[in-house]
Amino acid sequence: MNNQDLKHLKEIFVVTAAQMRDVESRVFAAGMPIPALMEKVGRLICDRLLSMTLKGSRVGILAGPGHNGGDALVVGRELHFRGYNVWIYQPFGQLKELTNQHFHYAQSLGIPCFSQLAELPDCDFLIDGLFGFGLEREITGNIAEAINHLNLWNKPIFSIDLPSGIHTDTGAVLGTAICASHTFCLGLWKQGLLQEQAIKYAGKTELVDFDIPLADIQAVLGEVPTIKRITQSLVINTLPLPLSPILHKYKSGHLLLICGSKRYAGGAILTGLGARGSGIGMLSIAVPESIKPLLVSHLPEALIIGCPETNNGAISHLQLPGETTLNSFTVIACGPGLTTEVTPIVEQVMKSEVPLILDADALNILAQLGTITSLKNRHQPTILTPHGGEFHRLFPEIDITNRVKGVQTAASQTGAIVLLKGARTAIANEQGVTWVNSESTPALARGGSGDVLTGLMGGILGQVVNRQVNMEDVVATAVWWHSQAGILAAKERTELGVDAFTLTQYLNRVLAQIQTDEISKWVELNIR
Ligand SMILES: NC(=O)C1=CN([C@@H]2O[C@H](COP(=O)(O)OP(=O)(O)OC[C@H]3O[C@@H](n4cnc5c(N)ncnc54)[C@H](O)[C@@H]3O)[C@@H](O)[C@H]2O)[C@@H](O)CC1
Ligand SMILES: [K+]
Repeated sequence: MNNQDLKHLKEIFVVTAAQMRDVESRVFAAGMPIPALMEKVGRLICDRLLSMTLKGSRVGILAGPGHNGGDALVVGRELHFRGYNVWIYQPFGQLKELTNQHFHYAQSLGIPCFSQLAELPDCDFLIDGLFGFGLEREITGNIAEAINHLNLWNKPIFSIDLPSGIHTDTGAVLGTAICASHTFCLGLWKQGLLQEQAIKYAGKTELVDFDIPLADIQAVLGEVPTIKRITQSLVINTLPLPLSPILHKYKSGHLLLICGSKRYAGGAILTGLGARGSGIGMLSIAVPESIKPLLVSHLPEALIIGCPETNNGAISHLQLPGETTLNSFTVIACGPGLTTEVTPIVEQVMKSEVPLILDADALNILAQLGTITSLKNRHQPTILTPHGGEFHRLFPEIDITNRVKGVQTAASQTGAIVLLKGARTAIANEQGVTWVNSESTPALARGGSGDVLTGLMGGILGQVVNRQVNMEDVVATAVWWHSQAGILAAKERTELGVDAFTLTQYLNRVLAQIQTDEISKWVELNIR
């Protein structure tokens, strides 16, 4: 594996504090000296800082008692030698030996050190090395006060490994926490940084790779890790590209969307446009008869199936054309805009023998039915895509403070692939294999964005279902594609300019943006 591929692979792994300790112990046991690693890490961070456009030359180093503090002191020393005015705030009576050595050396160089925050001069930016993955209890007393005070300074704070105060695994705030503008996560992604509660503390996050051997990572996390961060390199082989040169439209999947009502016609349009963005070969959309003309005008390429409707304009029962049955389709996605009147339809699709995505109102109906564990009887995969509220209705007993654990429990109870939407969408399968999406944008927190995701996911699934792919990878691919479209749209139009319709117009642009070398890689891997 070349260096670039290895770097990509490392972006996928996610560790807890205990796992990181195990990985490090292996590296140290193999002979890497601890001081040498600290030096290396400190210099990597320093180089990264110098490559950024930093405003001002006055730097405050916040040094804690452990090796996180040691890392910060190395960074401070290096910035001092590069002409920055460095000041150190170090309020602890006792330091770990190595950290203590760096502290004394910094003092010997004449770098001013302070134990009281009030003495620390005004700085242009701060380096936070108070606590890393060794934080084990609530921060209290003068340290907590100092952190709260520093957060009010409104200066850029660069946190090393984690914002001090954030729990490495759960992302919870232990007492109080540094509000970083940027976090340099060291070596491997810490699980806490992928939890929603940490988002507002971590700022912009990036991984600083310090060359941990893959063998040591895999010895602790397994060859295929249980928790994966969704990255471009993880999803690239699941995208429906390249198309086979001898493709026939019926070989490219036939997706059935069951969605919409007189009241929520827009939901059906957006789901259809999301599916269109996936490039699906054949698209059928079952809607109430009265909104059929509307759907035809927006999606002329789709086969719109007008169904009999209730007095309120919801589908009363499915009326598929001719000999067609639910099992004639490659995939079914059901839910957006249906209203909660359509219980028999949800019961009917659950009996189908094809992969099934249940979203929105289909989930609410499933919650009302109280038969969620019956999903285990399905012979084909089921994908549930709730947001927080829908998840709570479906699984009232499952706590989602730790969202990773929450989806894992839900998936194991139902046998379904469960996708919990949010700023850090998490996906798990029955075996507990979990994906977390760490690149997204608040621009997607907008009505209709979920409908687009459902259509897109159905469309991808329809095209790749006959390939040797894991269903869960397809779900992760849809989430990645959807959020990248949101990011791209927000970049060009601001976060306020990403309405759900606009989002659908950016789906294809995400693919077009992927580098040419990636496309040639697909060709190599996917020629069928
Ligand atoms: N050995 C090395 O050179 C490397 C060090 N790294 C750095 O080392 C860090 C982990 O180092 P440590 O294990 O020393 O842990 P930390 O530096 O995160 O902090 C642990 C220290 O803080 C104390 N502490 C914990 N909770 C406290 C609380 N609430 N209030 C007051 N004191 C508290 C502990 O007693 C201990 O002394 C990583 O986060 C990273 O920054 C690695 O990432 C890279 C390799
Ligand atoms: K830190």
